[in-house]
Amino acid sequence: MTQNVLILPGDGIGPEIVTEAVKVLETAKQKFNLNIELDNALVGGAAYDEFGTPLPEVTMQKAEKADAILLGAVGGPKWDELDDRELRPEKGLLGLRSGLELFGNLRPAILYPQLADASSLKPEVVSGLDILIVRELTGGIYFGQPRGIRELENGERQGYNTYVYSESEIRRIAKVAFESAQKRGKKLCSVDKANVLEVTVLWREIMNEVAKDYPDVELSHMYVDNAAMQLVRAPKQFDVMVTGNMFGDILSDAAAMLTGSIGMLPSASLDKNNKGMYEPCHGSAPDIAGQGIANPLATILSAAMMLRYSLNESAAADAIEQAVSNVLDQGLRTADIYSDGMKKVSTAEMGEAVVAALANA
Ligand SMILES: NC(=O)c1ccc[n+]([C@@H]2O[C@H](COP(=O)([O-])OP(=O)(O)OC[C@H]3O[C@@H](n4cnc5c(N)ncnc54)[C@H](O)[C@@H]3O)[C@@H](O)[C@H]2O)c1
Ligand SMILES: CC(C)[C@H](C(=O)O)[C@@H](O)C(=O)O
Ligand SMILES: [Mg+2]
Repeated sequence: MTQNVLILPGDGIGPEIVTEAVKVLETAKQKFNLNIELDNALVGGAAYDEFGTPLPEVTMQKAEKADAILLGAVGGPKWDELDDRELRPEKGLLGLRSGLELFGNLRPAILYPQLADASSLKPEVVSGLDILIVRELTGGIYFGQPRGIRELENGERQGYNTYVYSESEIRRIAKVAFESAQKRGKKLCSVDKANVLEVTVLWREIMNEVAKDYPDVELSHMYVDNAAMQLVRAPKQFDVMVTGNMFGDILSDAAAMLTGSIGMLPSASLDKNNKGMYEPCHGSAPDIAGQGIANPLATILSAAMMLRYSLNESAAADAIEQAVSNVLDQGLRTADIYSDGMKKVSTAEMGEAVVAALANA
């Protein structure tokens, strides 16, 4: 049966990095005889410019029908001044996540040994690093109601958001995290702010309750401020971390730098049936867009995750990850992961090198 993959390039460096990931997917398709069909649609600022909305109906319909989605990135200064916040590019991304109920966000931070020099930390602190951040993606303060900016009686304005999680929302992300930990090092650290926020007191309570169903997984709890510090001090103490939407957003960008660059961190956003959207953790990088220097590897690795989690093509996924390792062995580096003695390459050169390594594997 043909599996349909929707490609959403988005904005900024999005189209540049997605072009390379699509080349890699097309190569995998031929090499592994995959029965996949690729389609395209607009999201984010590109969709706003064309349709006046960051998530047009036609994109949502295609996304609903697709077996998996590969997205570049959305947003940029061009749209930051839009008065109606609902029309901003980021709303297109959030609309896809919540509309498709992609609550389980997996963000693996793995240090390729070849990039030990590029990591922000000393080699002995990061060598062998392999962490999985499980981020709740469709709830928490990102989606809680009420929200907005209101006028107070004294005439000044007040901005407000609401941080809420229901028991069922916590339970379902807990299950994703415990099951992930079972398949890995069997250690799960739940990150919260239960010393201050009631919503995370409940989070901690439910984590403890769900833990009873996974006696082989060792559960610990950590406050988010300490977790940020520990990620930078001694990241290898972690195996799987689970946390809410906003803390996960922040901690995953911090974890990215341990792997050498935000351009190395892929992600999967899954619903309860493992249908998913795959995207690099980074944004549209307006500061380097159009220069052909962005690192496409996080997007290429996201395509590998897509083959593994949603399309059941793990041999092709393994081969893409091996091809990425091979190009790093060859000394090829985009500017963000460059170090002395390596060969600096463009976005397209990096993509083509992965294609060649995959084709010759
Ligand atoms: N998933 C997404 O679509 C997503 C994620 C984060 C931010 N954004 C949006 O992107 C825009 C820019 O946000 P930002 O600047 O805070 O974050 P960003 O991740 O776009 O960029 C942060 C820094 O990392 C660098 N960088 C990011 N990706 C890179 C890559 N592949 N290769 C090399 N360097 C890379 C950028 O050049 C920049 O210096 C905003 O509109 C934001 O809302 C979108
Ligand atoms: C662009 C933005 C809405 C998004 C988020 O905050 O989730 C991004 O930072 C991410 O990490 O995917
Ligand atoms: Mg982010």
